Amino acid sequence: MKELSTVTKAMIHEKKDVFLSIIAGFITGTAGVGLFAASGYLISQAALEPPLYALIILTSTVKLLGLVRALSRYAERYYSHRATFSILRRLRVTFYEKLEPFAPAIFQEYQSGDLLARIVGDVERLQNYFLRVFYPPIVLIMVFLMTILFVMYFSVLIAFVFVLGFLLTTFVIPAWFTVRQKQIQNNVGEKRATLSTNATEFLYGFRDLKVYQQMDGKAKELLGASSDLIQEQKEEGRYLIGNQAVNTFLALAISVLVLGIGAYLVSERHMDGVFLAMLVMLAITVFEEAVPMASFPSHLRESKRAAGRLSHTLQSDSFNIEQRQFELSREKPLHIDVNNVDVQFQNEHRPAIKDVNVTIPTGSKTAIVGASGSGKSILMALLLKLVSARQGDVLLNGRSVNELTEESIWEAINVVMQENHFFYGSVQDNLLLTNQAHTMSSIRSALQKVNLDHLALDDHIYERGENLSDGEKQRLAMARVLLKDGRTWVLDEPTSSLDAVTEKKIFAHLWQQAKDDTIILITHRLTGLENMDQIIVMDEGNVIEKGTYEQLMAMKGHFYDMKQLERQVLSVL
Ligand SMILES: Nc1ncnc2c1ncn2[C@@H]1O[C@H](COP(=O)(O)OP(=O)(O)OP(=O)(O)O)[C@@H](O)[C@H]1O
Repeated sequence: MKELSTVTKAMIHEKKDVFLSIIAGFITGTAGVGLFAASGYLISQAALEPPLYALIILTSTVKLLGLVRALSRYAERYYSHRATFSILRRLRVTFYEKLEPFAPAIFQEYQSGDLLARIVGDVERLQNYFLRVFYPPIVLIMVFLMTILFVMYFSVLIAFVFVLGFLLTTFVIPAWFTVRQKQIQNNVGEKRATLSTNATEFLYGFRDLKVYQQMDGKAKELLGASSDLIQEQKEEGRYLIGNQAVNTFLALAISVLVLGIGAYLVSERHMDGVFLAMLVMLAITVFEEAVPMASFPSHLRESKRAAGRLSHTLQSDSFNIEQRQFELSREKPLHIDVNNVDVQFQNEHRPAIKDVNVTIPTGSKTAIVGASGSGKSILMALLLKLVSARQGDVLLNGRSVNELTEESIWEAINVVMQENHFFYGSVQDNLLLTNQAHTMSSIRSALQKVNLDHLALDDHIYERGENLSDGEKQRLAMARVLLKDGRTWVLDEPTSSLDAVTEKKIFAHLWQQAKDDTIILITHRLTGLENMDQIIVMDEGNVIEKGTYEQLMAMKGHFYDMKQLERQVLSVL
């Protein structure tokens, strides 16, 4: 049950409402049973023509019990739902606060649709823990105990039948159905995850699917996943209803048995016949209370699985919050060591990068080159803690990234990624994402440095920068990073869509602003690398060459071949 510890803790915070729900539930159950028992007794007594005052007392008791039952049912629903919503709110906040700092690394492990479905669905599913798993059995046991004690006063044998019926309807039958339901619930979980992944892909890829006229195929896949889920849910529902039907049937059978035994006891003069109808009504009502127990095991299992999945997301070693206690200073350019690092993505059979060893000294200028897919961006993502190493370690200023808070890393490093996000808003809003403390003139000067001086600061940028060309997006991203005050620069092909003249101008500003800073530049172009302190050449996830431009050219290895090839291509053009 340790997976349920978080939800149990959240429940303890709501102990007042939990307590009130149990008390109100007990009063409802007892009043309901009492109401029907009193009705049975009233009918029998009425046949014996008792004094009028006795009938008035009995009918008043029945009415009073009906009223108490209605009021306490309302109170039970009110307190139990208030407790549930407060528990869910607490869970959402707790879960979000724990998860939020690790969001990029988590996306390495889970597809976003799957993760979203997990968080939303699993937290929702936990509402059943309190409403259907925790307090109803407590109420049920209390009501049954009360009823059995009451029945014992009239007949121990009938009380024994009640105990037997209680054990069967509450434990034995639900347990039998649980075993059969287990596989179906696994299937439902799988189908739900498939559907949410398909739905996310469909939504994100909507435009491309339209352009490539693949909508119909994808829509069919999505509908297929949806009907698979519906099918499994139907099957799950069938088992649940089956269990409830068996429980209801058993409750009726027990009532008939009580009637039979009662009739025998009355005929043998061991019991007064006036109580017979009351005992039968008692049996019918109290076993009605046990019908919802049919869904208890499946709700318990589902709650455990949901809580387990939620805590699993947080417990992965790479998200170990305890270790992250150190802050990285952004005053000083970083010294970076990558030691024997392997990165392998989930469900991939080969590592994306393997046994990588790289040292990037403070204030040095490093270029990372290599064919597409050779692992350059993964290396950069490692430094930024956007992916985590399966093996080996990355040290920033001598401290493992695992011990550093993500915020301090992201603050210390000025990053331009291959694809940069722009938000709906003005040019100024998008530039000030990095640091709000810039003057208008420094923002304009950043725009000038990247040849975007034709943009006004209040010009509109559409969602995801849709009204900008690829080159403009790259230049805006460069302007944004030029406004950051980190002393380490990680630039992943920041000028790949730009013409050579603009590229040269931007780099001239960059080298001037960052002359003492650590710079890592990922690039496909091999021109302008002569002044780099080191060039790292990657191929198929390995670092295959390292050195200055002269050293690599003298080596006549992979870099030399790439350079020759580039020269040939340029001469043809
Ligand atoms: N999220 C991911 N899941 C699985 N594999 C991935 C993921 N991201 C990258 N890879 C794999 O890792 C390898 C290296 O990718 P990376 O993006 O580092 O290449 P790159 O050298 O930057 O390429 P490019 O120059 O085209 O940007 C590739 O084989 C890629 O398929």
